[in-house]
Amino acid sequence: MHQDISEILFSEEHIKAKVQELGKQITEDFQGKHLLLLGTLKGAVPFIADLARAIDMPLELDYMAISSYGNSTQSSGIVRILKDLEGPIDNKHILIIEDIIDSGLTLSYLVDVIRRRNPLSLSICTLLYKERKRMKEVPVNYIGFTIPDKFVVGYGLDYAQYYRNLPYVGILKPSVYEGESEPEQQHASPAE
Ligand SMILES: O=P(O)(O)OC[C@H]1O[C@H](OP(=O)(O)OP(=O)(O)O)[C@H](O)[C@@H]1O
Ligand code: HPA
Ligand SMILES: [Mg+2]
Repeated sequence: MHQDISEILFSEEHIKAKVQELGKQITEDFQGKHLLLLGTLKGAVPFIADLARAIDMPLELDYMAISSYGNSTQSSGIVRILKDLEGPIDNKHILIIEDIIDSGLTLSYLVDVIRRRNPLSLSICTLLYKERKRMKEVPVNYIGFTIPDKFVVGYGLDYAQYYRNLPYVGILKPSVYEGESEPEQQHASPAE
């Protein structure tokens, strides 16, 4: 285990089994429909790559790069779209693939943007759903795991862009980020 991790919440094998389960359910639910998986860069990359291969039907993949955390463990409150979808979606069923729902700000912003484009339907799938009071509530269709209100990294999730390549999801030791300045204001790298 990486020295900056205090506890592994979900091992590689555990995640793999959950992804297979979600893929099977999504395959059943969207059979015969024109499905587009909308992945949120960067955090959802490992999840969408594995999930797409666990869905046994034709589908499209596209991505939006959305950022609000910067180098912080707290949302800046400002959600920015850094890359948009390639084309119209009014003839498609959209399934948003998120790595985590925390404050709810990213997802509620994204849902507003996508709804205005009139997809045939809009559903949401997240690997992790943090138990906390949310700033914005959005109904979620597929949840991998519910997690405690701790800052987690791995399997795509970062702190200051690091740890995304850990194969498991773990709790980051608070000592790594204690003393961080306000969101978007600092540029510290975590301990190696
Ligand atoms: O519910 P929220 O409090 O809005 O948090 C969830 C969002 O925050 C993270 O994105 P981040 O801004 O860190 O961008 P990244 O995916 O590039 O790391 C994460 O990947 C989710 O998209
Ligand atoms: O707990 C978290 N870890 C990493 N990125 C995040 N973005 C929102 N919450 C988190
Ligand atoms: Mg992030």
